Amino acid sequence: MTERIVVVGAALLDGGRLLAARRSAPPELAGRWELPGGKVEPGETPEAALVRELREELGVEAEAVRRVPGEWPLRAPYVLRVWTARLRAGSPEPKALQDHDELRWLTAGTLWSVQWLEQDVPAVREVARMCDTGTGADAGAGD
Ligand SMILES: Nc1nc2c([nH]c(=O)n2[C@H]2C[C@H](O)[C@@H](COP(=O)(O)OP(=O)(O)OP(=O)(O)O)O2)c(=O)[nH]1
Repeated sequence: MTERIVVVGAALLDGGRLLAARRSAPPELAGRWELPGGKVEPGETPEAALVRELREELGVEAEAVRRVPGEWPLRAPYVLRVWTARLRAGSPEPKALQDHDELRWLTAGTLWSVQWLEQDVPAVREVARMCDTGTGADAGAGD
């Protein structure tokens, strides 16, 4: 039986822009862009993992907003699941503290200007689709 380990990716949205992060390691992934995040630890919810990973990697206080439908295979046994997320009031701005060497806020017009990891492309496409239909993270105002 193969056990799947979930990697949570954060589609961090702010003012209609999506944060992309360029990996600095390992060598086979370095230079390619991804959604920040990481492995969900045993006993941890994906939403809690997202908050923890964004704190470690970017130094921000964030919250998961909504699951992006779908699940994308990574190198076994990992699978990628994505949540939209937003910065909490008063959070510091994201900084590339760990695992990344550059961050970029992308708009609808620049979404495909970075070289996403191939396995992230369908996930990013789904995020874009959700945002287009107004069901992305920015739709959560007032809760
Ligand atoms: N965070 C993240 N990882 C991704 C994405 N796409 C993708 O293939 N991966 C891969 C890269 C890694 O092999 C794995 C996640 O590892 P990671 O290094 O980000 O996670 P982590 O912080 O928990 O890792 P670790 O150092 O504790 O082992 O999933 C993505 O969009 N976001």
